[in-house]
Amino acid sequence: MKTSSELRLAPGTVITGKWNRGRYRVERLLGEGANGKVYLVEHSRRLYAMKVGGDAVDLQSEINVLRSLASRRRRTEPFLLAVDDYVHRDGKEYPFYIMRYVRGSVLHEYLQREGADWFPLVGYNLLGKLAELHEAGFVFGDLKRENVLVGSYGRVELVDYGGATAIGKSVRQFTELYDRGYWNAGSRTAEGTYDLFSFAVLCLHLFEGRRLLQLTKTLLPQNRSPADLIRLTTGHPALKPFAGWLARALGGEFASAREGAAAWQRIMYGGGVKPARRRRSTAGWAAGLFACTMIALAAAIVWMISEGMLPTGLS
Ligand SMILES: Nc1ncnc2c1ncn2[C@@H]1O[C@H](COP(=O)(O)OP(=O)(O)OP(=O)(O)O)[C@@H](O)[C@H]1O
Repeated sequence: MKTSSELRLAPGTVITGKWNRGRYRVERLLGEGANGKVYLVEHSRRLYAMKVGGDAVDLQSEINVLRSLASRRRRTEPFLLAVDDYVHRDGKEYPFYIMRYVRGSVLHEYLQREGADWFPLVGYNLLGKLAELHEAGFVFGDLKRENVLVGSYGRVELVDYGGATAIGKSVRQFTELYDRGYWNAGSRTAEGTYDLFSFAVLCLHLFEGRRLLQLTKTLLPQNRSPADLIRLTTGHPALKPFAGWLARALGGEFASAREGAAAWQRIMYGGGVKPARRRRSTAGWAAGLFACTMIALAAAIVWMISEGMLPTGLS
């Protein structure tokens, strides 16, 4: 097997799986990272995402996690759809897998576009995803803004299971800023509280990014502590209602992500949190205004005709 970094698939390229003979037409590159490249592909007139692995072992461990999740989510459309190898015309082989294409934006872009009102619901949905993963026996490990895609109405999907680790083992892959070891807040053992800590840092990164990054520059490694993070939880109006929740997550106080999600939901419905509303575009407003004007005009014409103020014909 070769690494995918050498492989560039141009739009229009057709990939045929060596084992299952599935044919996938490359539309475009969706993204790339340390573990491989992700392409948008078309198969049987539907769109999917194809990850071509950088390293067969890393890709296999992602596949194992996705398979284990698929066996639990029998009632929903599976995320992992096919696993195969691609043989390039020069004879090199590249492992790949096909997953559901998530039409969405990375978390911070979604909130910038749709507004911070969506944060409580998106946060709740993300906690649900983490709880589901933990209940399947894994922690996500590398939770960060880029690995959370948000689709319509705040639906959340985690992508990049390269850091997912069986509970009890040492977290395989993480990003320093989100790592509780970096903040002297606990070990790198894969347990639910590890992801909840990263989730809390993710919330801070969304709304207090500048102050958070400032801390990483000014504090000496031995002086970093969760208390510094807790101080950031009360500054921004979007975070304020959740300040107590965030402090508990940073302190490792939730027994599970499910418990954390339930506590988050109580805050959402306990008042003080604005419900999410879809932003209407300018075009939407203009169309609405135009329709109202037309209805008013039509009503006026009908009234004038009925009052004999307008001729009804040429007879
Ligand atoms: N199922 C999907 N649907 C839509 N876009 C996706 C999907 N999976 C991945 N992407 C896009 O591709 C990007 C790279 O994917 P991914 O994070 O899995 O690669 P990686 O090599 O593991 O990255 P990293 O270096 O962060 O570990 C993602 O940030 C996302 O924008």
